Amino acid sequence: MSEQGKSRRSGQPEKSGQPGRPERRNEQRRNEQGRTRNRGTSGGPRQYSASAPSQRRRSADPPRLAAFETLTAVSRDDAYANLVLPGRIAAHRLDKRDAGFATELTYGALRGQGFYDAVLATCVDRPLDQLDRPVLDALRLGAHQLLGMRVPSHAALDSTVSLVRNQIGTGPSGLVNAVLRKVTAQDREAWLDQLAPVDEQTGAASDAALAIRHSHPQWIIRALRQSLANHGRPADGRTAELEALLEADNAAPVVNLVALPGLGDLRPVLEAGAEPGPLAPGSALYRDGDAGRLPGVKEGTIRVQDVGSQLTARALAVVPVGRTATGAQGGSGDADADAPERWLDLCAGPGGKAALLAALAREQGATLLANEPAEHRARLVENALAAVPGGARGADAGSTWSIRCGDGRDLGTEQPESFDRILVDAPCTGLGALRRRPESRWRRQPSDLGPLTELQRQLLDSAVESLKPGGVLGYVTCSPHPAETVFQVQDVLKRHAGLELLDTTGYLTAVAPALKDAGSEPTAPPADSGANSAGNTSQLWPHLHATDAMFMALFRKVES
Ligand SMILES: C[S@@+](CC[C@H](N)C(=O)[O-])C[C@H]1O[C@@H](n2cnc3c(N)ncnc32)[C@H](O)[C@@H]1O
Repeated sequence: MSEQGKSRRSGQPEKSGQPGRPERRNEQRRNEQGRTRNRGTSGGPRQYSASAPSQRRRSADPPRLAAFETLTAVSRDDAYANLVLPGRIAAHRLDKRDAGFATELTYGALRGQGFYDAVLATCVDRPLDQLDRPVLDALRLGAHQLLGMRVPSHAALDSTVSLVRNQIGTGPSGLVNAVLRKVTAQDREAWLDQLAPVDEQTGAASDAALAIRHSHPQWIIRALRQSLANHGRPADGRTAELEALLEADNAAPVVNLVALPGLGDLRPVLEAGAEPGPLAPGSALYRDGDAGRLPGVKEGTIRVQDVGSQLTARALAVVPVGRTATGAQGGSGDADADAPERWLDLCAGPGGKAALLAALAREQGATLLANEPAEHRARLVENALAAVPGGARGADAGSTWSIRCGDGRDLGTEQPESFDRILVDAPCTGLGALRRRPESRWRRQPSDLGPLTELQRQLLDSAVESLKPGGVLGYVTCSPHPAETVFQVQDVLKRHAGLELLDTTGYLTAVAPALKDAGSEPTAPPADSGANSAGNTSQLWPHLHATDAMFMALFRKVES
């Protein structure tokens, strides 16, 4: 945020830059508004008194109101912050700077909830779950401004109390004022030392302390630690690496863009301030605000998509299929050798990978069926694919793309041995995309794993049935959880003897040579580990690759 933005938001006087009278006129006006109490005669920085901050501003400040409305939608309606916030920013007509402030406030308060709740719990005279939800939401916003942003304390207090007074009522504003004053008693580091101490000798922290320090539920910390360990990350650096991963989950991700191959043009996007993406071909990084305004984004030929996702779709498209690849009989190597390849995206909604696959299929003379069971998500897939010519939702199988709205578990029996390439981008816990979905770490529960892994298993079985001999299957999750990744791979190989695990990292590096650079390789269980049959899988990480923690395993069906 600019200095100017800070001073406007904090109520600090803006420097007029004018000598003499105009400065005094401004001061006079501020005095009339009662805003310059306790200002020293020296002309130094203005100090607010500790009393009655709610008197100072009666209306809620629009960026903070947008953040508050988003947090209440998340806690009251189980909404997703990334879907609600843009609408609130538009409704309050926030300019770029205020939109940035609202975004940091919303996402930071949600991500940091574990730490902020631990602080608030020591400052409130009752369990936090006995507070009205909107009051707790406002306290979290106040705590984030005080402990996680460089908003001056008086401005954070004043504006949060005004917001509560304006949106909830005068009574709660008193409570919020009292609690946030207690929060200001210490800075962030002092709170962390009090609530989440580390061993002074070793620097090690318990899981409980890590959970507060890095604001993650403990079960997720344990799962991430196990995943790093399974991937043979150096034992002595494991805690440091775990902390680097937890920190990466808390950093705002840079917007990743992809130009649909053969359709999108990155040049105007680069001219508008984006940088070429270092990992994926045809990709860019955009750090400068609303990517929706960039050329090509509205038309859908330039799309916002995590680089890890881009790479999985591209890797699936380059694996050789058919008899030439395996010597297998049937499939695209036989009678229909000249027929266009048929590709299937079994779990396509909302359509990110499907759009890239459809563009690649169009270039390679193949066709894509995008499947999604939820009608509203099937409509999102249709919107995502609209930029790729030659397809339609109800088009026949010979069109570049078509959409099926149905359960992917039925396709194996409905269309056996029908597809040359299948992507199973399975429903998962999403533990690899915590930086993008700030509320999800608090919503997910360990009990979600059972039903999700069973669904993943059934979808994989269906995909294997639908795959032609010689065909290629890509299994992808945006989770590094062992139960959703390497254990699924081991299980599917046990259930389907005709399936062969391919060198996934080899295909990923074929489309992204920078992954070969030292320190940039995707991770995998080492050959001598208990998970060795998953040794040819690939895991990307936010702290190593600046991508979501995407997992990929590529298989070929060598026989039915
Ligand atoms: C991880 S998301 C896929 C993301 C998508 N591939 C993309 O890149 O935008 C998983 C999708 O699987 C869908 N799904 C859930 N149950 C399914 C089922 N039984 N068959 C097929 N898809 C299913 C969900 O609705 C969700 O849209």
